[in-house]
Amino acid sequence: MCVYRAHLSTHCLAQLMASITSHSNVKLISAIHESENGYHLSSPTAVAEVETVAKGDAAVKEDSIQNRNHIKVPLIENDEGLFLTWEDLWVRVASNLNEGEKHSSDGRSCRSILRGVTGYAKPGQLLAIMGPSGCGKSTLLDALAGRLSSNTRQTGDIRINGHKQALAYGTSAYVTQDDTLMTTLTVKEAVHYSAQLQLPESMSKSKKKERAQVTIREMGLQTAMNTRIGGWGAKGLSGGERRRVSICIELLTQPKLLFLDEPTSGLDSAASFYVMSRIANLGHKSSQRTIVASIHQPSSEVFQLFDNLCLLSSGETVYFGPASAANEFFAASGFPCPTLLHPSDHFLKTINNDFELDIEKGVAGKTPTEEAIHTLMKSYKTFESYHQLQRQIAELYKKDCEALEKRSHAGFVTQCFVLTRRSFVNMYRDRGYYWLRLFI
Ligand SMILES: Nc1ncnc2c1ncn2[C@@H]1O[C@H](COP(=O)(O)OP(=O)(O)OP(=O)(O)O)[C@@H](O)[C@H]1O
Repeated sequence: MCVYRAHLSTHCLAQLMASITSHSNVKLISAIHESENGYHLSSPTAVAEVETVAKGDAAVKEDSIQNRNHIKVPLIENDEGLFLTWEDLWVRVASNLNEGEKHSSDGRSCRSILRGVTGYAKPGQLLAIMGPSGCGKSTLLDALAGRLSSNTRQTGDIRINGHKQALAYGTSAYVTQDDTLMTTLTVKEAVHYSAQLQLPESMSKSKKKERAQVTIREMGLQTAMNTRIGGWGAKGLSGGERRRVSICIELLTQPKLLFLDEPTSGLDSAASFYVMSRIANLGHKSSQRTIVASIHQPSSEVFQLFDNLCLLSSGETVYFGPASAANEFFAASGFPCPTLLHPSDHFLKTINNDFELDIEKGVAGKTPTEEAIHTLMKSYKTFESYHQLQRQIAELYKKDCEALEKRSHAGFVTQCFVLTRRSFVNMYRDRGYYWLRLFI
């Protein structure tokens, strides 16, 4: 199976679609273009991806990149996926009085973690949320996933497919920063037990097993299937493999929307790239998943996997738009990336005000970070990506889709049975736990 990605004009796109209908073994998996009036115009900027399952289909792509004419194709091509938008999102937390705090309407002091952020995530795309530590990346993910803690207050508009609706069970998954896996189980067992718990009662055992195996393969874990996860005192999987098992378990329900909080934390650059490319693949494949991931410091290879980038500083948006245009934005705002410095490092260095004094000392005579952030935010309002964002949100609000269908999971009796069995396996294998208890 191959995936081709090409920049096409709209006419070429139409030709490509026509060619595809005559090839049963070729499938268009995405065709994306953002233009002024919501339609593809005659510019070579549409991006099409086709997936082929046999050889000799490159001709389809080659044939279709010839002419550049004019045709109308709706901006929102994929009705299957999940479009997530958020507008003027604020998250406040009650706290003791400190610098920058305000009193809320009920008289208690509060601190703003997110300050009016706006953005969107589309099917088949990977949105990366970046920013210095403590800027609100995890809070944004939590707010979007509806998992904010009880001491926070959220205002703003979050919409799914243009509607204000809660994320139904099975439509989204959240991979947390820490892996919470049973160290005594093998990869296969961990995924299989989770499949039995998460998938509906109506699904047959063999189908659940098949789903588990497909998901294991999807995350590239087939060679480690029979390896114990391992942990303290017993070496098992590598850090990257453990991350992939956590993601694999969350993918069992085939969610349309996937949130990942720091999927590469604690991994070296090679492992980070491997994990991120697997994640990016999940979106770009025919499944057309919407993926939102917060990430600390991506390598240049990882950065290239991002479709869109949301850059936060102290809870405010510094930049939201195509990851490929961020460098141009910084240069246009007066902060060009120095040669030999990776753009993502440059972005984070420019907007990190945690070490304001050091930065002022180190880069004497240059703009202080606070001022740089202010300049970037002001400049962003005049940048094309900002207008594109507004247009996208307006377009997505008009989207008329049915409410999300809630999926079911295993019934109470099945859950009890699976959990008891899993516990026995765990206790039996955990020598300290089992034998020590027996002795006591
Ligand atoms: N429930 C909460 N109660 C109090 N403060 C909170 C709460 N949630 C987040 N914060 C504060 O909000 C700020 C942003 O936190 P958040 O975890 O979103 O940052 P982050 O960008 O994900 O950081 P990191 O990259 O280090 O994980 C932090 O200063 C944190 O202490």
